[in-house]
This record gives sequence, C-alpha cells and structure tokens, in this order.
Amino acid sequence: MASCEAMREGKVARTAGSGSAVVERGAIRCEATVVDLGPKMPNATGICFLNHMIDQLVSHGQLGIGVQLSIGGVPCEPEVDYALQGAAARAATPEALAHARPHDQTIFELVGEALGAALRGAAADALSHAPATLGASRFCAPLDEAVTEAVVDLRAASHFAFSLEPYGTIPPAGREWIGLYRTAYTRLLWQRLHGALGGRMELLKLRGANAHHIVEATFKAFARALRAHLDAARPPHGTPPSAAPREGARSRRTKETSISVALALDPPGGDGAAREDACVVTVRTGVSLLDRILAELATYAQMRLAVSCDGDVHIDDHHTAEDVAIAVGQSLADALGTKAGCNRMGSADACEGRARVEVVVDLSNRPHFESDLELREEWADGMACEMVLHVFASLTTNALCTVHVVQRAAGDGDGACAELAIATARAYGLALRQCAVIDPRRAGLTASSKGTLSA
Ligand SMILES: O=P(O)(O)OC[C@@H](O)[C@@H](O)c1cnc[nH]1
Repeated sequence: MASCEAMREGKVARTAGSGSAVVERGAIRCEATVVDLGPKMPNATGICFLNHMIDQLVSHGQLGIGVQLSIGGVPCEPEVDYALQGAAARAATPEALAHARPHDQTIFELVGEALGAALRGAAADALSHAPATLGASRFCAPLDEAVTEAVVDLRAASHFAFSLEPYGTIPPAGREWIGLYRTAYTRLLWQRLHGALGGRMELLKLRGANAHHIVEATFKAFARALRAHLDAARPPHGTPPSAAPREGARSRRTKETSISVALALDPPGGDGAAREDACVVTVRTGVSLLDRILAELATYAQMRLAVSCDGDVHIDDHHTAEDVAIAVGQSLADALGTKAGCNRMGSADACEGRARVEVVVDLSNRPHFESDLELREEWADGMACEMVLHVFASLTTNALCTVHVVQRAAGDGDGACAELAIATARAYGLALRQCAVIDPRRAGLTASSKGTLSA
C-alpha cells in the first residue's frame, strides 16, 4: 500500500470494512469510497460506460462504491459524459472523439488508482480475520457469449495478468469505443487498480465476440472473485430466512412423448440438511445416458427431481431426450421464479473418468448455450452423442439461463463421450446450486445491475 501511486499523490483512509481514497493529477481529482456490503452510492467518472462497469462491481460484488471525479473543481454528473453529449457524441468520428476528449487516459488511471486503494481499505477488515490457509479465489463470469475468468488473492505477491483483447470480433481487430469508453484503456484501469490493491490479479477472456459483453463480464468476474475471497477470509454467518419452497412441475403430452417432471430446489430442512435425506432423485426416461445425466445434475445441484417419460424411442432417442430436457428446463425456470435474492451466477468443474469439464451458469433470463466439448463417438450408453449437446442446450434455454461448457480434459476412445457428458452434468449441477442459493445479505434484492431479471 505505502508504495502505491494513490498513496504518494493522494490520501487513503479506512475504517472497518470500508476504505476511501483521493487521487489528483493536474486539474483532475478522483475520490473513491468502498464499503464492504454497503449501500449503493452515486458514481460519476465522467464516462458513462465506466460508471456502468462500476455498477457491476456493486451488484455482483455486493460492494457499496462511490466514485466522484472532478475536472477543474467541477464535479462530473452520474449520467453525463465529461466531454461530449448526445447526438454530437454519436456523430463524432473516432479521430474527432480522441481530439475532443483530452482527459480520458487520466480518468482511467485515476479511477483505477482510487478504486484500488479504496478496495484495499475495505478488504483490510475481512483479511485481518482470514485463516492462514486463505488462498486465491477464482470466478468465471459469463455475459451471453462472453466469459471472463478472474483470479484474486490479496495476500499473494504482486502479480498481474490481463488478456481481454481484442474487444470483439466486428471489426476483426475489435472495437475501439464502447459508447464514449475507449476500450484500450481497460488494461490501464486494471493495471492501476491492481497497483493500488496489490496481490495477485488475473483477468482472462475465455470467450467473447461482443466488446460490451467482454468488458462487462470482466468487471462481473472480478467482483465475484473478490466477493468469494472476502467471504473465504471471513465467512458470512446467518441463515437465509425461510421462504416458500421453490418448486416446479410440468406435464407434457404429444404424439411423440408423454412426460411428467417434478422438481424442488431446496432440500427439506434447508441447505444444512444431510444430503442423503435431502436429495431424492428418480429419472426414468427409457434412455439410459439421459437418465444418468439428469440424475447426476440433480444430485450435484442438491435438488429433488422426479422425471418419467414414455417416449417414441422405437423411432429414435431424439424426441425423448429433447422433450425431457425442455420439460426439466421449464420446471427449473418455474422453481427459480424471479430469482430475487439468489446468488445468480456459479462456476464449477467436475470429473468423470479421464474427463474434466467446467460449467459456468448465469440465471440471466437471456437464454444462451455454448460448448466446446469434443464428442467424437456416435453413441454413448444408449443415446446418440450429438444429443448430449442438444440436451444441455434445451435444458439451458428453457430454464432461461446462460450456460458455458468448457472442456478442460478429455480421454479418447471408447467411453470418452459418456465421461464428458457425466462430468458436464456434475459441473452443471454444482454451478446451478451456487446460482440458486439465496444470499441473505441481498435481502431479497436481485443480483443485477439493472435491478431485475424479470423484464
Ligand atoms: O447482468 P446484469 O443483470 O447485472 O446487467 C446486465 C446489463 O448491463 C444488461 O443490460 C446487458 C446485457 N448485455 C449487456 N449488458
């Protein structure tokens, strides 16, 4: 801390669970306050998309953050760009924008430094309670097609890794601007933030084609990795208030299949209940691998699940696998309801045999599924291997989730496909459990920077 630029050029203060910092350079002054688990505060950096990114730290990291930038003693306003506004801004060419925006670089630097120093102050209290075994926290956050991995360890030696470029695929070299936010300064902001916060920080794009998504997923991933780190340092206590049981059920009858699904998200007796009592899973679809996939997923998600299907497997396994996945996905969406108070995002990995798969889940209400599983066989345990992807995709989109499946290791030869399918089901279940858990600290509010997942 003592060596960071924010300390040399500004002031850093902290009280339990909170920190604030002021940094100044020339006519530009930035003041940041962070209160761990604190209330929402206004943010005015002079760059509106940057304010929106700070909102991601607030809603996904459960941090009260206020950033106020002033230029020549005049405070910026929360929804106003410091240089250009409205139609003039949209009409301007990149060259004109660069010319007309003399303070962009300084703003990114100062916001990064002030935020990093204030975060350091806010984290100090939790870190002072940390067990000696506290290690790095990692989180993979999706935003539609994009996924960013963040690793945070505030007690580790200084280490910074950053790989987000290019910012999108259209144009092929990536976007230069998101609104009036210059994407190239994203690295600078995080470098400065890390310089003031210290420790180990890694921000790596795993997937992404849309610049807005890539940058926003990064702020979400960092926020959630930091939250996980602070919670590991000082575990939250208290139990969620008892709420109505979250259940969903669907019956579906067509010429091809007759299906009934009943699903309950919360084990009777709450999360602490013994797993063997809490989880009752029966899946009978007539397709063996499908039964195993759903049973593993439900067990790892700590859900109760009953599925029965009488399907036209004499034609093919396709109708049964697809329709069952749709019905389970719809039941899951019913059970999750508005998602208010939920943790919302989860990422987990799991193994089966030689296969290791990571699954990232967001209860986003924006259905999206991506997978890089390398499924090379035609059949696995009574189901066509192409149906493995179709089952997970149908489940995901009908549950209104965003899901990314990332293959970490695979065997080859006989059985590789079934191993990948089961590893995926387990990781999906683990990640789904993280998403579905009610965090009492959210007090029933939705974990979203736009305030709702229902609209
Ligand atoms: O994921 P959240 O609900 O916190 O907010 C996302 C929000 O910014 C949304 O409008 C968005 C969708 N695509 C990019 N951004």
